[in-house]
Amino acid sequence: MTKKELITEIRKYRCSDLSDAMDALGLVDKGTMAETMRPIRPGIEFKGYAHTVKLLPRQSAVTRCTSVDEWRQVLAEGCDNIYNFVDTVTEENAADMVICIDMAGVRGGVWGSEIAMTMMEKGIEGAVIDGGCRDSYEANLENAPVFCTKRTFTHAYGRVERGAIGVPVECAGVTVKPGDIICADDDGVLVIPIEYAEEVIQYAHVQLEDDIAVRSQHYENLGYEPDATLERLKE
Ligand SMILES: O=C([O-])CC(=O)C(=O)O
Ligand SMILES: [Mg+2]
Repeated sequence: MTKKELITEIRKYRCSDLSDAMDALGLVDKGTMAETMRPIRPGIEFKGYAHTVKLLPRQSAVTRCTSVDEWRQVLAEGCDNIYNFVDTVTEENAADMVICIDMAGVRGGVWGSEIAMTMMEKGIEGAVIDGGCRDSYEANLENAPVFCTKRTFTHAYGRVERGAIGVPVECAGVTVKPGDIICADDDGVLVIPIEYAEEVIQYAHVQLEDDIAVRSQHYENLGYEPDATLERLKE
């Protein structure tokens, strides 16, 4: 399967089907991020390949600014340091990409309503942040595809500094390697190590097929109109 075929196939399944498939392979809870990793609103679903970013707790003291011009400059320098990963995402490589950020347990709204749109314009699938999202109200109005462990008004400045890009990271209890498959829906975030992906699909297919058969009967019994959740395997 090509990467495109693989991710197209994975997108048919709910995180629950994919998680059951991991169970079948003996990987119980191995890719399950902590329940503190939540979508910023209901209904966000995406799947894509991990582009990893590791941020570290800031080591140096922050500047006590004495003018707004100085603050502008200090903040710009801080952002250049922290947000160096932004330029590694381009319109050419952003398709099917999920940014996965490890903030080393530090508070700080690295994802705000501005960077969310910068990344949406580039074409990423979504962002999964073990750390903070801020400007949440606006990010929701923008339909930004974001999962995070913290909602906060604080900035990343003063709290974190750059670590590494494209290395294995610890994200909400799971080690994520660049290129692993990140699956996010209302239930949470599941990471499928790339080496298991094709096998996971075989088991997930059976789980979803059986579920659709049983739930279709319930829909009929209850007089419900069939909806898109019963069509996932037809897409
Ligand atoms: O400005 C920043 O660095 C973070 C932020 O608030 C945004 O992206 O909206
Ligand atoms: Mg902002």
